[in-house]
Amino acid sequence: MLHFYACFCATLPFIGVILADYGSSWKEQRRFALMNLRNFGMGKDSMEERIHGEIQYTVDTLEKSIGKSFSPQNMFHNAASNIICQVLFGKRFEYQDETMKTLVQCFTENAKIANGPWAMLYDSFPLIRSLPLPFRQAFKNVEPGDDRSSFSEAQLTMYILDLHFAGTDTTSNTLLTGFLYLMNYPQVQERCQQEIDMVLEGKDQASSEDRNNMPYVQAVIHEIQRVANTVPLSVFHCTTKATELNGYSIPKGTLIIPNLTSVLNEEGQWKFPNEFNPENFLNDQGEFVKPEAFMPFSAGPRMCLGEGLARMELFLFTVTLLRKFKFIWPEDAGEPDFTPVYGVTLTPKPYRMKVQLRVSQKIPNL
Ligand code: HEM
Repeated sequence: MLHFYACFCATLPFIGVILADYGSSWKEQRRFALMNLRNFGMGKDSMEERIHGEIQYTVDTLEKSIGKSFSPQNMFHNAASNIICQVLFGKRFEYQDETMKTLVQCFTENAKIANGPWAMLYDSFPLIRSLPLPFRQAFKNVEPGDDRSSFSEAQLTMYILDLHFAGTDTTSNTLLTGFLYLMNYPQVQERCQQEIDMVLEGKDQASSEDRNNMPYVQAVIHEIQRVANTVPLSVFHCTTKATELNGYSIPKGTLIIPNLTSVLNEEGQWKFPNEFNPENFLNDQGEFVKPEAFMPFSAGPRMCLGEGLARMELFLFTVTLLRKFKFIWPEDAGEPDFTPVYGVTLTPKPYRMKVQLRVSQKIPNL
């Protein structure tokens, strides 16, 4: 079966990193990205400072919304986009910047088109592929230039788009899912806040190292990632040689679709596979444990290149915002709907939130 994804690859051979074929060009580009992301601060204190800088804009947005019911969608997309922009371009963009608005809209649009019903029709009926139907928009959103060598202007452009997309839609949708659950499980929210208050007492701000002293918060963030299931079918790959698996022969070049949804909900791997329950990541002593089946970033040589950055963002955003605000499901919002909108990334259905300043916080300068 030739899938829409594969057609994406066929249109953009060797371009970027996410959809690049496994081979020397991908290896070269992955090494290049990791080296540069490290040089520009991924995994270092300077990255924490950039993340905290961006969180301050989120805090300002929330402070202006105190007591009102508002939609947090753009707020989290913009924040995640700006963090990766600071690595890629050395600057952040105002949330009203037109280029940024267009880019983020293209990302969210493509994340839905690429696994949506039009992509399935594209896969099933080759005759319709050249027709001006909605799937054409996805190709238009990522049109490359002409130069296609491993290090070229077109490659660099696509690379930046890949990192920007991969670093925006994933983290923001995880945060959106997280706050949807935290509002609807107030006892979980409060227990996080107690732990945060205790561990950060007298400190200006959280740092990644505080994770080690916050087993409950760690468990909650991991449980959020498990239920958010942000990249349900990971990224499609091909077998590079003929392979045997559980008695099945898989020829070289077969399209492989990893099913992360299955592993994140697998009966027998989780204490509570079908409910939101941080106990999935706590042992009897209340210590944080990470089961093997936790793989929202996938596994193997192609696993997420931004895991370290994503984990830092999820921790610092969750802790800083929960320390300062109480998140409330608005009275007139009706029953929460946890069913996600399907795409390459899962997105919670649009929802509204309310915030209150917390009174019990002991934060010197925030
Ligand atoms: C919660 C946030 C995130 C999740 C759940 C996530 C998940 C994933 C998954 C499942 C893959 C596919 C791995 C595979 O093909 O086996 C992937 C690939 C990738 N991710 Fe992430 N990701 C996140 C954040 C980020 C961030 C912040 C960046 C930015 C630096 C990033 C950059 C990438 C890149 C470049 C790839 C392609 C790697 C390759 O093919 O070699 N991701 N991610």
